[in-house]
Amino acid sequence: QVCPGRVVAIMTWTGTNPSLKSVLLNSHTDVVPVYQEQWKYDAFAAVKDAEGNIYGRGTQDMKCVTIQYIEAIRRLKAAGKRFPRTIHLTFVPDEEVGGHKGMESFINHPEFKKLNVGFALDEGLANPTEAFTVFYGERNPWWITIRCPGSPGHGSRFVENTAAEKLVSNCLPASEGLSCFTLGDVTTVNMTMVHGGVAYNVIPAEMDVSFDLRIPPTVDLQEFEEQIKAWCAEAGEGITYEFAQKFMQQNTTSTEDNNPWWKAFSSTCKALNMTLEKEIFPAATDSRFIRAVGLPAIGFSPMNRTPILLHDHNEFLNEEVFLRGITVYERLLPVLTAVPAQSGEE
Ligand SMILES: CSCC[C@H](NC=O)C(=O)O
Ligand SMILES: [Zn+2]
Ligand SMILES: [Zn+2]
Repeated sequence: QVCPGRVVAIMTWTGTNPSLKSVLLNSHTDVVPVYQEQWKYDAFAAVKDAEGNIYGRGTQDMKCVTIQYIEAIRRLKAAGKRFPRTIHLTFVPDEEVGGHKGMESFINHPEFKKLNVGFALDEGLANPTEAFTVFYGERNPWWITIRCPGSPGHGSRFVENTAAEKLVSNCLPASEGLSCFTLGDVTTVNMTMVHGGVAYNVIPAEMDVSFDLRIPPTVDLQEFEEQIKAWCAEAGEGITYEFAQKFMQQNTTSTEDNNPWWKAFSSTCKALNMTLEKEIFPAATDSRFIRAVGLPAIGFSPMNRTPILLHDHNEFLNEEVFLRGITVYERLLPVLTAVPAQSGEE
């Protein structure tokens, strides 16, 4: 229990050389809610249609991967295999709501240190093409509320310096699609909440606007916050802001061929004729907490030829893609657990 009522389950397959650093297969157990009326089938019944598409909340995010890890290990164990490095499976809560009572708490817990992790796999995203996407870093989530105070007054009057005019000038939209970038390469800003006002004819003394910002690891975060400050100052007097999420770590995982973990991962995929596309994860997963403590982590969900439907209505995964994913882990695990001892290991 890493927080009251928040449990992390751990399963371990001990290696033949347990003093070596382990391979961590992490998955989160929670899912996001559904709008059932928008679904073709019961979102929690795992209905398979005639094309073999299995519908259900979590089929892509990321129960598919959880089951693939377990099934791959079951097959390897049934075949009598043993590998040098230990494998730990962790099942963590609360990823969908930010991971603070899940992986973020677990990563600082003595039980995590005891796992002696050397390399981690966690979720990625589907790829609609033949290729598979792998994620070596993530954008930083910043959730910010900007408070705009203003002069109150009667709704029938010309009032200067109102909260609403500041709110509007803070929100002037500027967006441009640049096709040479992936989503993980650019900063996005979405206005997600607006609060304020008490009556039609009362000019409010304050209005608030909230934004979901996602910032790639290449952006200087200090500079970016200065920019936010400057925008607030420009928009009018007395504007303040407050963060509800402000992740500041920008570690990425090496995808150079001289990195033994990446080499093991990528060479196995190559042997399986899989094309990999390396990207920065556009949203936030538990991998960011793993990378923040300096450990390498790759975000990977073996779902090619699949539209990205996580958090969407009618989330599905085709059974062929799902089953092939098991064999991908069956091939990956023997190689990752046989990465030779690095300096600093026994
Ligand atoms: C800021 S923590 C939020 C984490 C959440 N993760 C999955 O969707 C996300 O919105 O990316
Ligand atoms: Zn997820
Ligand atoms: Zn999710």
